Amino acid sequence: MSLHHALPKSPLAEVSDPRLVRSFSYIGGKWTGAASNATFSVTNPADGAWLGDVAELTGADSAKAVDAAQAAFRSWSMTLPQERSAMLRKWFRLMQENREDLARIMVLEQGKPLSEARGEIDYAGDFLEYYAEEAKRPNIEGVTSHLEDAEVELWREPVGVAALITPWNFPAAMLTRKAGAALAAGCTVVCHPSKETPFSALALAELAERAGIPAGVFNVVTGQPAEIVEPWTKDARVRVLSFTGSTEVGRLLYRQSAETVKTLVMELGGHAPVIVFADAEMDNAVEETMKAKWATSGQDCLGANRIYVERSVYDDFCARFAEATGRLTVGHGMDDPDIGPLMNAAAVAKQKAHVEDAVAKGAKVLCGGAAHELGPLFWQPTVLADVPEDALILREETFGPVAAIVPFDTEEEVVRRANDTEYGLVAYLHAMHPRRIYRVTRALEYGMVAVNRTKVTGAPIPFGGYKQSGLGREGARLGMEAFTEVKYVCRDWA
Ligand SMILES: NC(=O)c1ccc[n+]([C@@H]2O[C@H](COP(=O)([O-])OP(=O)(O)OC[C@H]3O[C@@H](n4cnc5c(N)ncnc54)[C@H](O)[C@@H]3O)[C@@H](O)[C@H]2O)c1
Repeated sequence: MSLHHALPKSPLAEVSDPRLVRSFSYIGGKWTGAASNATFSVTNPADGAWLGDVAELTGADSAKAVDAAQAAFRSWSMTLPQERSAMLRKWFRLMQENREDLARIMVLEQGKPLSEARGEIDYAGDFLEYYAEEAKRPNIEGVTSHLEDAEVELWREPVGVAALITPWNFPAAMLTRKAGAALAAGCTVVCHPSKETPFSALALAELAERAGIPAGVFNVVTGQPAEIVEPWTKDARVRVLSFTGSTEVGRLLYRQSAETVKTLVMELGGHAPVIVFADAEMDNAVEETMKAKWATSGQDCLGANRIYVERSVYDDFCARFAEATGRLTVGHGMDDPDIGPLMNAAAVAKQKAHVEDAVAKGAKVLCGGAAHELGPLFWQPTVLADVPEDALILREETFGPVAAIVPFDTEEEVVRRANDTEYGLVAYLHAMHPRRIYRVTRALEYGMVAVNRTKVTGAPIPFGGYKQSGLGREGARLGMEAFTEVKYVCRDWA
């Protein structure tokens, strides 16, 4: 049953293909409600409008999803690589064909500007297209060695059922990045999308079904995260758990998974530094830092949280950055502004706390600095300068539209300050001198370093962090490793 027929008053009913709007979980190829009939409501963060009620499944239901994925595993893992590839490619094409509907569903539940949502659908589709190609590559690496008379081959085999847990800030791309790699490797999956943004994941399940992905191979379970995910962490049949979200929840899942010794992939928090040296090309540094700060309204694990600028160009950078920020438009995602609403009240409270704390400790507000009149989940794009080292915003992820700018004097000092965090996902560096770029890039304890640019992600590029930003890598061929076991086969021809 689609939400469209059941609840025609939702703004979601306006998408051109109402069958994409699903309110039930997808388990074993069936749209499934909770045994208790429980549901939870999803609302638009821009205006609080009710979007729909979605099935709230329990722990018992989530075990059924693993049953379905386990039952489908043998057959899926033995499917010819070309067939898996064709289904992933069809899923990708269906995403392209339904791009506008998928983007609009995302804007309504997540709040991001329409053009960013369209960009995310393209980015999400890229992973399916990329892994459709990877699925075709042989999983036997020929003779890798000899042991006496035997030839030794390396086989990569799918590990079994994988649990995929995704956040609300990129509700389509985080799912396809994981699912594309897992399905290409021959695993079956159980997915849990964030309660804030289940409709995007359910629309992808509808398209997976249309792409011919067999029942039980791709399952989506909606509901309370702790109730659904904890049983998966304890279930020995779940061989991989791939999580994107906060470091706090990542630590919890790490502990819960210890008993069943499963493979963990964790994409956790970030606290990205931007470092602008005086020799940087200033127009480019400002323009790229604008992108690094304001995309997804600042709710991005790659978002620039700390902007360190060499003192001789500090005033110039601050003036230009604040001026450009002052021109940003704020509004409802469907009106395609630069900045949309935040996801929830806790996110707004964090912006307020970080701004008040920094100001109390001596920071200057160059623009914004308060809630936005548009509604309870809007915050003005804010630029703080002269932010002192002990301010909360320099210590923890802000995850919203507040930028902190800090002057520095030496290369050694700025590298020390940039690395002085538990996180290590991405760092942005703006400089021209090649030796300096080399030295600083080497010294930065980050999984990704962007030099004189912002974009570091894409399907063929490994994504992931150092330290407590995570474990393992997603994207690229490397992103399939967690979903495969290595088996050495010694064949005696004698
Ligand atoms: N490194 C990356 O690739 C990346 C990408 C996007 C977001 N993030 C991080 O995600 C965070 C923001 O997302 P969020 O607020 O949705 O994070 P979150 O940790 O609260 O939630 C992420 C997912 O975990 C689930 N979850 C929440 N509590 C759980 C529990 N007790 N047991 C099991 N599952 C649980 C949620 O339902 C959601 O699906 C930020 O810290 C951000 O940096 C990281």
